[in-house]
Amino acid sequence: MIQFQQVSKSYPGGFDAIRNLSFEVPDGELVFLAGHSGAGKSTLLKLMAGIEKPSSGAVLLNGQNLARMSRASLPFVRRHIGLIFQDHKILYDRNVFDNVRLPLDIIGFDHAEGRRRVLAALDKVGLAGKEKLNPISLSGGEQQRLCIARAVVHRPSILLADEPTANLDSDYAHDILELFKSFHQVGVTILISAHDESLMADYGRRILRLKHGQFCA
Ligand SMILES: Nc1ncnc2c1ncn2[C@@H]1O[C@H](COP(=O)(O)OP(=O)(O)OP(=O)(O)O)[C@@H](O)[C@H]1O
Repeated sequence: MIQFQQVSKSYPGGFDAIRNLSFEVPDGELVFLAGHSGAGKSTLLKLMAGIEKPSSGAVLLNGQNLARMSRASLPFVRRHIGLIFQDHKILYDRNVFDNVRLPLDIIGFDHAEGRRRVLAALDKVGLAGKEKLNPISLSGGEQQRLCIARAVVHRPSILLADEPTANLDSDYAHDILELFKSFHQVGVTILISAHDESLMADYGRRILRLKHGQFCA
């Protein structure tokens, strides 16, 4: 369960990106986050992942207040979270396989089991057979799939995706959303942000709409 309790976030300079938000996302739910550019979608996802701290209020993961956690325990919490952010952070000096393997290396995963996981993740996102390629040779959509494989390779229970369909044509965007749906079907809690609400309409899921840092109808 993810809980926001009267959360506000001001960035230096006094700009309020998120204003007094309270909501809950139960385990296993798929939720969309809609809103104009600058509405606060990325900020909300960063607060959820513990990357940003609230200026006031509390963000709780399974009852634990992220802001109160020690620096040492935050990485353990993050292991339950898969992140797909707008700045891909793909490493172009490594091949596709090594990019996806990265989170497992950080955790210190067993080599053989790690290899199996990476190949399974690449297969899941439709990149089987491309593991030895340099990511630069992948299309934009394939690079997005690479990021998704990297986000799910450690089998997180929560997946946070910031505009994963940005810059993709609508057919490809639907393919990506279908991929998220398949993770949702195996019990992963998922939040997906997008400014194009028409993409979300077909999925019949809860849509949180942000406008200038607050929820709107
Ligand atoms: N690190 C930061 N420092 C200062 N201001 C920031 C920072 N990050 C975001 N902001 C500001 O907070 C507001 C919300 O930004 P945020 O990135 O959360 O919105 P968004 O809805 O994700 O927008 P977009 O769809 O364009 O990515 C914006 O006005 C932005 O300029």
